[in-house]
Amino acid sequence: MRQQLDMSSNTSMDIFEKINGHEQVMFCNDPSTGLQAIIAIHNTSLGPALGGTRMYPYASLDDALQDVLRLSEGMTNKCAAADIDFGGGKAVIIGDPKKDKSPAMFRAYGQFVDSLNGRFYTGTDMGTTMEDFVQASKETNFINGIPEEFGGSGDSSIPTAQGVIYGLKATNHYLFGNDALKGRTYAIQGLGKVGFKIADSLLREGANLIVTDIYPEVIAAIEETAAQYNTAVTVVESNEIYETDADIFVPCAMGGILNEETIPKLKVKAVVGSANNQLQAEHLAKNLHDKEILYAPDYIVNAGGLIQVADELYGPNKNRVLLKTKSIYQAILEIYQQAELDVITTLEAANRKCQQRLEQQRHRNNFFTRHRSPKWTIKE
Ligand SMILES: NC(=O)C1=CN([C@@H]2O[C@H](COP(=O)(O)OP(=O)(O)OC[C@H]3O[C@@H](n4cnc5c(N)ncnc54)[C@H](O)[C@@H]3O)[C@@H](O)[C@H]2O)C=CC1
Ligand SMILES: O=C(O)CCC(=O)C(=O)O
Repeated sequence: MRQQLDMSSNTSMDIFEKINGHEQVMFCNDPSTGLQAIIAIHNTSLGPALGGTRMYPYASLDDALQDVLRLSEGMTNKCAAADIDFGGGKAVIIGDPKKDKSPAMFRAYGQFVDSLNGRFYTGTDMGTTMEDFVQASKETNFINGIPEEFGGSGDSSIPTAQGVIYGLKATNHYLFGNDALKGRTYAIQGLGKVGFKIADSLLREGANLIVTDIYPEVIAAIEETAAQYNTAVTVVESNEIYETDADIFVPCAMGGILNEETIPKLKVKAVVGSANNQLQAEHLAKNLHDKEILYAPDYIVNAGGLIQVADELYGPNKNRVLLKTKSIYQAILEIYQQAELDVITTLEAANRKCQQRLEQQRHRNNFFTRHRSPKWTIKE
């Protein structure tokens, strides 16, 4: 008879409580390169797990674990809502992307990804770049979003930013009766791979921008870009971005930025951004709703990158990616309309949409075992 696991120690109890709802969590440790990473596979009902890898200087292991668990769960919803046959997964590398990275670290990481044998596909996220994954792809095929010259589909932050622009147009349509980006004011938090591209598109369209980032060099770069369009941006400190007099808040950095402290400060009419897990907790969608702030569910509006990397695994096709990314406009509008009709939050409307798809296929995906037979034939 199987021995019962001793759960008397708090640590083991905690860990299984924490990862409850996830299929698998893998801790990766490579002291020779300093790699400490966590890969979380939330749900593979729809297909192998797919999701980027974030590098961030987490204050504690708990913070890193919490982030990766929420991010991977978000990917399950994102795939389900976008009708993509992949599951939810994500990874985090603990460290400062400006100081702690090395090619060797990403090669070591690639080996860990490879050991999952296709259960998890990954590429860039916050703090990681295509170059990092060129290194990782020397060790594994389960990498996406590397440059086209190496056979990848290229920078996934391009379709992510395009998708957010479609989301912004849909939001303007719903709120103001037309799509025009011009003349409205957008407060952008984070000018990285996605945020900078959104800012550039908005400036090109004649929008007004209030921006913040923690790195002075990206602030200088956006000021230079604005000057090229004969305009200027307003720069504010990190914590001032919540109280600006903008029409729409566009979070493009960390998650959890919509919380009990920040929501009361918001003066905007809508929140539409690329950041994953913008709400610190799901119930906060109601706080936004009560303040009549329209919230574009993050996993709907930021699905452009996922659309591109998932497409790559079927053989990349830029037109197909563009068409599907465009459909974010309609998806967002329908969610706003459904929420209004049913008097629920926009997050509830989005969650219902993915639950319906997941419930149709509530079993573990057999993608990995389909073509294999056991090595040993054991007679009963
Ligand atoms: N790269 C992609 O295609 C996708 C990204 N996302 C999400 O979008 C967000 C941004 O991703 P990337 O642009 O790839 O990351 P990135 O690392 O390229 O850029 C993030 C930027 O945010 C800034 N930042 C960090 N903390 C900040 C703070 N407190 N205040 C102001 N700025 C701050 C950083 O300095 C950096 O410039 C993340 O939440 C990511 O998970 C979602 C879908 C796809
Ligand atoms: O954008 C990517 O490269 C993959 C998808 C992803 O990780 C995300 O949507 O957060």
